[in-house]
Amino acid sequence: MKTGRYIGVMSGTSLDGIDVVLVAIDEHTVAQQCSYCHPIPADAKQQILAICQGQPTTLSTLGQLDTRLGRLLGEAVLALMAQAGVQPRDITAIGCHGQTVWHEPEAGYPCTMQIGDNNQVAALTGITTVGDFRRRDMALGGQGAPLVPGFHHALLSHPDERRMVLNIGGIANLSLLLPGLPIRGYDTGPGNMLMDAWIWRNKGKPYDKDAAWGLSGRLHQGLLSAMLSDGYFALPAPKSTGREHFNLSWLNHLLTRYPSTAPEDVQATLGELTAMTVADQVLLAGGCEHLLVCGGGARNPLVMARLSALLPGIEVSPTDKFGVSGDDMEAMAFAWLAFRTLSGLPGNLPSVTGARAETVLGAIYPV
Ligand SMILES: Nc1ncnc2c1ncn2[C@@H]1O[C@H](COP(=O)(O)OP(=O)(O)OP(=O)(O)O)[C@@H](O)[C@H]1O
Ligand SMILES: CC(=O)N[C@H]1[C@@H]2OC[C@@H](O2)[C@@H](O)[C@@H]1O[C@H](C)C(=O)O
Repeated sequence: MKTGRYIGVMSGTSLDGIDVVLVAIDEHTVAQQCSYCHPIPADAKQQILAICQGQPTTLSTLGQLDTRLGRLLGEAVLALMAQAGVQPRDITAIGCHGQTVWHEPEAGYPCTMQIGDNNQVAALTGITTVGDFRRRDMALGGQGAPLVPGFHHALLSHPDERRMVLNIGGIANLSLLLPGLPIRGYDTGPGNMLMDAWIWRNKGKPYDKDAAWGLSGRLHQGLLSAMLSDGYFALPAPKSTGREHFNLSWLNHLLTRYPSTAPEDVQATLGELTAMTVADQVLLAGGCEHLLVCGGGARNPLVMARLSALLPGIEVSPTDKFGVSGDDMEAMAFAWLAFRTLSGLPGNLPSVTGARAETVLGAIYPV
């Protein structure tokens, strides 16, 4: 097994920054040693958002953004290494997810696209880089996402307790770690993404810090019902989604039915949507003892309070309470996936993604 120190890099759907983490991996543990969040320049963020929402672009724009993000991801790794005081020779490999700009697992020719050229990352850092983690699973008929449930299982499962792990990023995804049953996991729908987009549109803020604005609004039951009627929520797993589906146009379209809704009420209703779509899935899967929450949404008091209220008898708590940093979870997962790739171990779970078989994931960019 290729045990050693790895760097994991994740730039998620929220586009709030590039998460980088240094971990030491051996056969049984993944120990976090240092973490860092690298800023994404505002113009790059706008370009990514435009592509993610299907706005017209050119191959030149996409190609240049791929190179620019590759350099940015490499710079993020170098910044973490400076902070941790480590050299390239200390690191076995980087696991770099890249930036998802398109995810269409149900297309005629299913596709998922992560940009941020890993050749740039390897060249800039002098460290072997593993990337392109999703497409081999898709080539075997899987969704290509989510990939973290295996990592959640490795770190947070319990032999006798029913546990579920919820990541509330731009999209929210739930991992079901139930004793005696195969691991399952899927995207429940929007996490923070619509709340972020709505406050950006109305107040020019990137997110609703501590849900201050959402908590000042009231739930709009009609709007919530309209949102909940979206077909995605009732789809059986395996399933995964993204900005291609849940975006500001989706929300604006529903709002045409309720044009006089106060903006803060829309925000409150979006928080409820995130909590309710998760809670429905937790209950549908038979409930659990612990719902462990990671991702930035674990800091949203509106969503967390509503989750607790909708799930009486279930302890809802941050993964930090169970020894794993909720902010670093995804970046750690990609370090772990790189370790599995270099060790020749499968990284996907057919019970999660629906792929025909387990497989080693990713492409290796050696130095
Ligand atoms: N104090 C806070 N109050 C409310 N929301 C918060 C707070 N801190 C972070 N968030 C939310 O968390 C988001 C960032 O979450 P995270 O970093 O998990 O996203 P991500 O990595 O893009 O996720 P993913 O890849 O899972 O979609 C922010 O955009 C914001 O909506
Ligand atoms: C296509 C894509 O990038 N999907 C992300 C996204 O962000 C959260 C959710 O949607 C999840 O399915 C996935 O990321 C995590 C890391 C995963 O693959 O498990």
